[in-house]
Amino acid sequence: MTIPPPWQNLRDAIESVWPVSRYRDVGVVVGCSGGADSVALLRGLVESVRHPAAAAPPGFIVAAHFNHQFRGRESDADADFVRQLTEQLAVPLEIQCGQAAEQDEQSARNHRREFFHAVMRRHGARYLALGHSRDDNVETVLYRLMRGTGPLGMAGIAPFRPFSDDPSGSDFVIARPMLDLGRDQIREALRSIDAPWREDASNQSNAYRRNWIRNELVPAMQSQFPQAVPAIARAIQGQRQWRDALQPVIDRWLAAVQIQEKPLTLRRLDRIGREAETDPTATPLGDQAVAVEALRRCWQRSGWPLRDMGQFHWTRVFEMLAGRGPDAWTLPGAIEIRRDSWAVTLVRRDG
Ligand SMILES: Nc1ncnc2c1ncn2[C@@H]1O[C@H](COP(=O)(O)OP(=O)(O)OP(=O)(O)O)[C@@H](O)[C@H]1O
Repeated sequence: MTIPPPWQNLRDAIESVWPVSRYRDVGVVVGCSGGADSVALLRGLVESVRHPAAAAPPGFIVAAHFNHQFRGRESDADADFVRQLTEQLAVPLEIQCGQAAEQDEQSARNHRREFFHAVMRRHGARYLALGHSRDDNVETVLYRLMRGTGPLGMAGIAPFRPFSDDPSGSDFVIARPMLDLGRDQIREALRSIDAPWREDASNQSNAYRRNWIRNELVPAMQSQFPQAVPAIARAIQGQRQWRDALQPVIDRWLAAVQIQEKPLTLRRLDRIGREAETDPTATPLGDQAVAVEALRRCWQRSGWPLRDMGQFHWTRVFEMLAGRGPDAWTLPGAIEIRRDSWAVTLVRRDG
């Protein structure tokens, strides 16, 4: 049987990012909403592991659907659709229902995440696969840009990253192998194999700012720049390469500067030996761009709000670290920063 080219291209694109050999022995939970992206992902992965050449033991792909019950009967119909799909594909399915009252997007996402985590543990799966597309990545970066972000935020969604909320610290990984595929391309691939999906009507609403980006901003950009999405996606990819190059530099900066995590205590840069200035291979401790990215990582680890931290605040923290400016200051999110003769300490006032 010949495979239609759009579907084959999708399979090849997934395979090139995430070869089946990397996941066939460790187990994958696929988050399937019933939407085109995750339906294509589930179908693609199932076909790949069942390909005779893959020689995979059956049944270690598990689908997981969270029924948020945001949209009453429509939500139940999504769940039914996913149930039928997984029966047809002979893939085990786990479903959990959320609270209809809970309309806040962030807490819904958190609950979904907890559910995924529980399913991964139950089945002993290493990976959680999600169907984010190139368009999702571009929308995410536009969103971050408008809310305020740094160079690392502009690197977009990571194709692979640890499931960092995992309290046991085991090596669960989130995989997003469709980040190079456009939303239209994914739909076309599904159409080419006559595979249905569910259209989420709430994606049409502009109530959420993310939907406004998707439904208004991006089309407006495309009306003047038809290639805007792939162009931005290329910039994101370039930024990701810079980000990857920067990670070890940030690690070394933290190793040299951070004394302890709680309370966050950082050595004063002007008190650290001067070898960094004379050794060209040493980590540039006094480089503001590196320092700010390292500080952002500290903020993330501490669970402090990054949102209201502007360039002005980062520069001031950097100045204080370098032994200049005031001895004490309060940053957004009630983070208090104090400098003594050797170090700078940061504490959140309420905790
Ligand atoms: N309710 C859900 N149950 C299970 N997985 C989900 C659910 N919602 C989202 N996901 C997973 O997270 C990915 C990204 O979610 P998002 O809400 O951004 O999806 P989307 O762009 O609407 O994609 P899709 O077309 O797959 O619904 C989905 O592709 C899917 O893998």
